[in-house]
Amino acid sequence: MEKVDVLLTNALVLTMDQALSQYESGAVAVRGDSIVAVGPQETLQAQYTASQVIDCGGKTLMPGLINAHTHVPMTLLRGLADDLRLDVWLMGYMMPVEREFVSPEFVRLGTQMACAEMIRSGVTCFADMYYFEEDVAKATADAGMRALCAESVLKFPSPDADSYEEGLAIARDFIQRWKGHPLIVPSIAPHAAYTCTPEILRAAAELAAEFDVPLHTHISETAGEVANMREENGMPVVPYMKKCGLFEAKVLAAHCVHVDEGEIRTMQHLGAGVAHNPSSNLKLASGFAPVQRMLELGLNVGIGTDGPASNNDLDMFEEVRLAAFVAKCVTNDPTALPAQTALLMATRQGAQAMHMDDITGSLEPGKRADLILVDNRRIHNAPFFRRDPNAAYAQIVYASKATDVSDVMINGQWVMRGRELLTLNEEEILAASMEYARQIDAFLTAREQSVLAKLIAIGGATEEESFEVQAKVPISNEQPILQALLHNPQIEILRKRHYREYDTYFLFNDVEQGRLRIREDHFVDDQGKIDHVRSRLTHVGVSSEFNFPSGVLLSRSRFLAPATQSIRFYREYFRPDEVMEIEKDRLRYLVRFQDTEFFINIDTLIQPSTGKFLEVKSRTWSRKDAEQKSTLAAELISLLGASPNNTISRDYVELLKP
Ligand SMILES: CSC[C@H]1O[C@@H](n2cnc3c(O)ncnc32)[C@H](O)[C@@H]1O
Ligand SMILES: [Zn+2]
Repeated sequence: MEKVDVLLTNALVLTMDQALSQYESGAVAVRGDSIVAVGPQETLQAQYTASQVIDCGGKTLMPGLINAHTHVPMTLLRGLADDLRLDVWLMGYMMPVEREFVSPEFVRLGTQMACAEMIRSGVTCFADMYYFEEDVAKATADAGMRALCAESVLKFPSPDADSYEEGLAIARDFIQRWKGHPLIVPSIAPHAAYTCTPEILRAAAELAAEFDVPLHTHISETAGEVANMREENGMPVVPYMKKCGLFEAKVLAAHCVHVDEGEIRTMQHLGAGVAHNPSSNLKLASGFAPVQRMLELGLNVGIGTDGPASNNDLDMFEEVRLAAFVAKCVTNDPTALPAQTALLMATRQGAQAMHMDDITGSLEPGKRADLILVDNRRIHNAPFFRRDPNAAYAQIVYASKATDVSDVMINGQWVMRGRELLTLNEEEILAASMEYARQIDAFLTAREQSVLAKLIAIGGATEEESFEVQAKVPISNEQPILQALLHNPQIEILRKRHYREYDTYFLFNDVEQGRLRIREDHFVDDQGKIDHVRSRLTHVGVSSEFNFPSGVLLSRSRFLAPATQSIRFYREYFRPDEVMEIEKDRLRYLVRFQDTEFFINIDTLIQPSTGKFLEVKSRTWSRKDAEQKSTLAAELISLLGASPNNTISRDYVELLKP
């Protein structure tokens, strides 16, 4: 008789091995961290003596579930911002809060919380991607869980790295220190094509290949991501990633919602794995990945929850069921993604997608003892049938719940026995998480009260208080003005620009909030063609005005930021009370008149169609200077043949507001 540490008997054993072997009165023998044998109970009882023999009481004994994509510390952000589109959710809420709160302490607590939730729901291994990943790894290993832990790298500063070079150095250090750990596979995560440069993608792949560790990333999560990629690089995301050398590494690609047949074939050919995240993709309305086709083409597809702030839980039972249901619905075929395939994706195939199937994902001799017991005799999942071997998978996928998991062993160690967590203190974790929630609530409440604070939170805004003299006169025809401008020897033309200006104004009932303008200038060349486009976002504070003869001094704060997002993003993020759009054709001259620089704008209002205006503007620095410039502005208006008596002091948005 051979000696083992644990012999689990009297179980319905679902091995999830290549042959999908099942043993109705089955047993599993464990020695140290590994499975020694799996088979019929009588066979194993005749062959092994064990220090601990456990009668499983007829429960289902199966490999632990594998969560193939998540961001575990985001448990602390669960429920923070919901019912939003991905870009607004991510850039408007998650990233600003992460910049403020994410620290080693934050990720440790969030990881403990996630591990408690995942162990309770039968997850033994997960693929993570976050900041301070070394602290994620420590907390995971302390909880006794197995994980692929990927340190993130982005092109902009992140909570743990001021630059991507620093991010890459942190990732290298982390991988070097943790490679070979019994529970943790260290890895690197260039976040996504849209948050990384080609240099980052290439360097990350080289690093992963150098250490022979997987690389974890997001690919083609939304249609918008793919459309932008096509516009900027003339190809979809997978060929772009390939061009950047990403697939030189063993890739785990989360989402892949908007990939075409060619991209699926490329990923399969290059040995990449996919993590399918149905809840997150449905909740953020990103779409549904072509999972059925991926499987037909031989791609390894695992199932993930994604972060608990976009799901909003880490329940793999729900995720597996959803994957099966939605695949049936989108293919209009109830035979699509049957229960055994869905469960395979959450076990062995998930491990394959993570490039970890040599150690976990099925109950087979030589693999680590990562296993769970599921109570299959409760009122909601009883009775059960054994005529068709698929019934056992169907029971788990369609009827069982996370709370049916009673016992969890990882790497040969029990982490839950009889529904009692052995490595984590849930009460302490809960109390600490509530304290974070209180602080984050206070931070966001303050921010949400101010449009300007919201603008600064999404980054890139710089303040510039400006004072300007401005005078505007309606004109009926620009030709005489242009003639006067071009031929008057007193006026020296320094520069000329011609552009179509598209302004979108966000107005707020509370005028103290100021207003936002998203301005897109389409520059027109001498042939009348659009030359280039410039987008800017300006927050204009409440202005104070001083009237001078024939001019107005406006004083107001302006925050300028590059408009890197779509107008739709800004509308959903700022939620203005009113939106106004103004389109004009502008001839803009920078001139010198009496040793003073002025801008002369000859504007044709196209939308709303309200005629033509001559506008004279100049920056100013003091009241005295403003007074002088307003007098000069009036003279300029007269010289150009318009009447200074008709001067209007208001901005277009005020002028045109119905
Ligand atoms: C750099 S990894 C963590 C980073 O990713 C953000 N994140 C969480 N879920 C998603 C998702 O579905 N798509 C893109 N980015 C996501 C998270 O907030 C972190 O900033
Ligand atoms: Zn993700």
